[in-house]
Amino acid sequence: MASRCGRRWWRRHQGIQFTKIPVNLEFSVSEATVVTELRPPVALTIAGSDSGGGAGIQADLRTFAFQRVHGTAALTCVTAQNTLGVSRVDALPPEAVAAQIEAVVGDIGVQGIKTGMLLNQEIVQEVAHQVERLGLNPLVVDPVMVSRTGAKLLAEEAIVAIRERLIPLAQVLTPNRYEAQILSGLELHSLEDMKAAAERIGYQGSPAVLVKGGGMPGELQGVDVWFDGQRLEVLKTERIPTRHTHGTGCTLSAAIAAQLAWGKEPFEAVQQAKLYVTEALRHPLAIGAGQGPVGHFYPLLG
Ligand SMILES: Nc1ncnc2c1ncn2[C@@H]1O[C@H](COP(=O)(O)OP(=O)(O)O)[C@@H](O)[C@H]1O
Ligand SMILES: Cc1ncc(COP(=O)(O)OP(=O)(O)O)c(N)n1
Repeated sequence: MASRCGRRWWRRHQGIQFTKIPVNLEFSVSEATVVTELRPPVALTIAGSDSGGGAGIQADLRTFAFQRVHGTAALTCVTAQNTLGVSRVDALPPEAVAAQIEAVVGDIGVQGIKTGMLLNQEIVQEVAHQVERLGLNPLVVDPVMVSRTGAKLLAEEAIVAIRERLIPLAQVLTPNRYEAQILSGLELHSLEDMKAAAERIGYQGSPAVLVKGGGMPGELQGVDVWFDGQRLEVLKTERIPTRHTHGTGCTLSAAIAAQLAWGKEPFEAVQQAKLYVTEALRHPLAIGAGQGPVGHFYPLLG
């Protein structure tokens, strides 16, 4: 409670009008008061924190909310990050990651899961173990390795664990250009290269792969390639001319997980998610001195 002197100071300096609030307010709830209990689908993100709020857990939870899904989170690491880059990363112990997953799944239950930045081999292995043990699905694996600003987000030795332990458990895998090159062993310069990489990664054992084009040259920036063992599809939107693309990959994979939590089929989930990320890119946040985040809350803009 502010002191009298404090209140006078505040009034003088801010010119704010104060309304006298009656003491002993009696609240009465009429019988007509309606409480609407909701039972939304629940999604879980297993990812890192981005202090700048553009990617990672922060982007995932906002995306879940705009897909009308309740978002839960298991934090893997904490990054000190802004629009200019990553200055520090602190890992959580794998047991702490496991405990968060267990806490959410054991009580609330989840209908859609995504993994993002897993940082090191121990965390990748623990997450894969929990996914298997708890039978978590449908699972979207965003194999986060390097940010667009060039920061290394995954230890070298963890790539093998992602490939061998986690990818086989995924319903949808969403590598960007750089990650698709590592997983396929191919160089990606053209649409044909993206298709070849999607097929090669798919045949390595992931049910469905979406090779994302944000890191490709020119118009390919709005183009993604889908391969699910049978269908090879090109998902194309126009290239959005903005440098504020931070968090596109996190947003896309979170939106896919949310759509899967709603019961959508994987390809339809991907189509819906791409619409969301494209509109978010069309309303980017020009904050900070570098690469700002996509605008998750564009649906509120009217
Ligand atoms: N400039 C852009 N214009 C249109 N779509 C884009 C653009 N940049 C990225 N995307 C889309 O954003 C999604 C995430 O892709 P990408 O940026 O490659 O992922 P990541 O953030 O993991 O590198 C994809 O659907 C991609 O096509
Ligand atoms: C904590 C954290 N997680 C993931 C990323 C990478 O974000 P992403 O959306 O894949 O892509 P860019 O921001 O690199 O375009 C991150 N930077 N931090």
